[in-house]
Amino acid sequence: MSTDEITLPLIDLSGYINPKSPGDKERVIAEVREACTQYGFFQTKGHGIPLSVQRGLLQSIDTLFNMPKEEKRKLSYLENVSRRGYEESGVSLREGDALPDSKEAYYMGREDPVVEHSGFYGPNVWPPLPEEQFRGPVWDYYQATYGLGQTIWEILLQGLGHSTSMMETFAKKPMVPMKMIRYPPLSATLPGQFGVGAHNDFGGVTVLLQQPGRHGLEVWLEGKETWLPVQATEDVYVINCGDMIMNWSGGEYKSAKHRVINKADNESRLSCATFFHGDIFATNPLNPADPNKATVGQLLVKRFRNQMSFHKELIAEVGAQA
Ligand SMILES: O=C(O)CCC(=O)C(=O)O
Ligand SMILES: [Fe+2]
Repeated sequence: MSTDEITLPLIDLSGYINPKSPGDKERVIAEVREACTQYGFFQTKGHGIPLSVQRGLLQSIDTLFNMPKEEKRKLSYLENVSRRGYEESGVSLREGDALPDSKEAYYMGREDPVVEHSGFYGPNVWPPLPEEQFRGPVWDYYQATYGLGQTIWEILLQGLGHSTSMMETFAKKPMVPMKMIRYPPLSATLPGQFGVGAHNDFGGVTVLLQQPGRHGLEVWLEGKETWLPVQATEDVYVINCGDMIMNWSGGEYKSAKHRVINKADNESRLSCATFFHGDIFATNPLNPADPNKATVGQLLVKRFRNQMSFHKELIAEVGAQA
């Protein structure tokens, strides 16, 4: 079979969210388990996020990135203790990549009024745009994907025979960063430069919205040694598992490598990824008997310490190894 005939599974979540008959929930749990075991990725409809909320978010991302460059730079995430705000094109560079990502991004997360745990929690950076053009639609969207991320976690837990009550301790005050992204057209990228270079997501569940029709995401198929292009279809989300889920599930759920190349000559591409990781002090909910008691916070610091320059106090607080 060539990759032309392979597509990611498309799972209708409405059977789980609004079950109509007795077997509906179990069927969805089994489908998600199968997709995550085989690919670590699936696409979904019937997810319950209104189209108007998705469109509102895409419109806000467009408005944000169309602000003048100097205005965007004033919102730099590098100046913010919680690493919220704007990242310009050409900043993200993974080890081994020849060139930095062409994407520009904007980071936000939970809205906690006070900076706590040396910046893990804190307020967002909001651009100077009218409430109805940015903060309103973005916050509505954030809450909707926060809810969807939580639902997927519940499904993944049940897929391994656990109860959803695990979520009470796992997601008391979960880390749920969200990244809004704009990829420049191909004509504005350097030869060999990726929108986002090949990577595995760090942690929990990723809920990804792609601008309809603006393809570009590719997933690495381990067995086939090839990249699978993923369609960007309106109202269809992409869900994937990060490395933390793969390790915590003993490899049952996969974390697949992926990258983005915007092949459109003259059109930029928008997307938005919400990463539902879990409470910073939570340990493995997918295998409560796991002797490894590393917490979400410790794993995060370990993975990002070179990129994020965490404060010493934070490293001490989560008890991560120096
Ligand atoms: O923009 C996309 O389609 C994917 C983005 C992504 O993989 C990420 O932000 O981790
Ligand atoms: Fe990713």
